Amino acid sequence: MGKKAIHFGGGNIGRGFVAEFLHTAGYEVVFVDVMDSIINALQTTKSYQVTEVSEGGESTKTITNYRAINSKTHEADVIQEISTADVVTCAVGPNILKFIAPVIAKGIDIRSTPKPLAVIACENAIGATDTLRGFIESHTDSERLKTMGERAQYANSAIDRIVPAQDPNSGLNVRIEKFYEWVVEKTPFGSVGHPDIPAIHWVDHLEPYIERKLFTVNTSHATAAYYGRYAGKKTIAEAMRDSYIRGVVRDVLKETASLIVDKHEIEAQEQQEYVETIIARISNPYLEDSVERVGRAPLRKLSRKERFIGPAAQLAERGMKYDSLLGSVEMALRFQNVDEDEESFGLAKILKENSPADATVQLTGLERSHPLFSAVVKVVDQVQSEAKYVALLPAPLVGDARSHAQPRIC
Ligand SMILES: NC(=O)c1ccc[n+]([C@@H]2O[C@H](COP(=O)([O-])OP(=O)(O)OC[C@H]3O[C@@H](n4cnc5c(N)ncnc54)[C@H](O)[C@@H]3O)[C@@H](O)[C@H]2O)c1
Ligand SMILES: O=P(O)(O)OC[C@@H](O)[C@@H](O)[C@H](O)[C@H](O)CO
Repeated sequence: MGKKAIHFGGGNIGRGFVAEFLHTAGYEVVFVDVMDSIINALQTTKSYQVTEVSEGGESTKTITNYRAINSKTHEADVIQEISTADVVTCAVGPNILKFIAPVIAKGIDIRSTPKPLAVIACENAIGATDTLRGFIESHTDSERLKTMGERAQYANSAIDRIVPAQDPNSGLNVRIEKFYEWVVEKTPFGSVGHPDIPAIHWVDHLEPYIERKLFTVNTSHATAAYYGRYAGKKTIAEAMRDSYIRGVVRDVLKETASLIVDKHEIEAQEQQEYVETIIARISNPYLEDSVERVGRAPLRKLSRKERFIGPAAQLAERGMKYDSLLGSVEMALRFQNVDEDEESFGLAKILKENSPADATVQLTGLERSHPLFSAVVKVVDQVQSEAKYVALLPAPLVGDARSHAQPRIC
């Protein structure tokens, strides 16, 4: 029998990255999603195309050999597929891991194949597979947990490829950047050996890779998104063409680079080259990546281990500079009440209903005694005060006040 991978999340990165490389590695891919339109499209087509867009032109690959199951309506089928699969991957968003865990737990529990299932979560989050594993274990009988290692092995990963929101008329086809990086821990596979997926860079220690990626790619991307949206830019490339925003992004990256070089065994020169590559990637004019997609889910992005507070907290602990990161936090706090972004409404509510210190605790998870805490409280206070000031103005003046409340944008 051929190799089989079950992939949760037939969205942008699912179709445009994970499935592409599983397909190239010879796996049949079974997509699992809850969105009827995606499942129907995957069930009624035999192929879709992934097109890399860059200065050098376009290059297209055709993806075939897939099936799709809707886990909302066909959970039992998903369980059966997992019981006989080689690999389970997911790209659903870190907040969704708890929802896909129960079905994965059931599939793992009924496995009788000699080789354990390889579980690799492909999310932008530190330790996403560990998080998924925690949820899977909480849905597994305690007696069965003792032998879990015979049925499943779990490896964390860092995944990097910019896949913007796609044209709604493009069906399943995906337009993406050429660059990609997929780094996965190899130690959890022990003597069984890791799955044979040539696109993966297997490493012993993932932390330097995931921190370098999250605190360079995603910190700069989100900084451009939040500053860009505030300045009325539509896309990240447009924001990066603004010399002020590009300068801010560079300042932020100087701070995260100082952490990466100080903490991990990465040479300053190597990190600088990485930074230049990332700046070129996020400035790519061929990717129509909206500031709303990149800024999405601000509560997640402002949380303790994430792209702003994560590096700023570690810099503060080391007595190093983090002021530019605070500017990004300030702009992220202004990403409120954005259409179709539930978290942006949650952010507005938290800021409205809490004192600066309480809002800081709720949003960032920072301990009140942490060396970064009081600096973030000041930024929260600043954004809350602006909202109160604008709320007091008569309606015709509100737009005017907003246009003046942009101290960091030239
Ligand atoms: N787009 C990128 O550039 C990129 C790059 C690297 C990593 N990532 C990460 O990949 C993950 C997915 O991002 P995306 O951009 O592909 O998002 P997306 O919204 O395009 O895709 C997410 C998919 O998950 C599906 N889903 C939601 N709940 C589900 C459930 N309970 N079961 C099964 N499927 C479910 C959605 O229907 C959707 O199809 C995120 O963690 C993101 O940070 C994205
Ligand atoms: O997916 P998020 O919401 O964590 O972050 C938005 C983008 O920064 C992200 O999707 C990047 O495009 C991706 O991480 C590039 O590898």
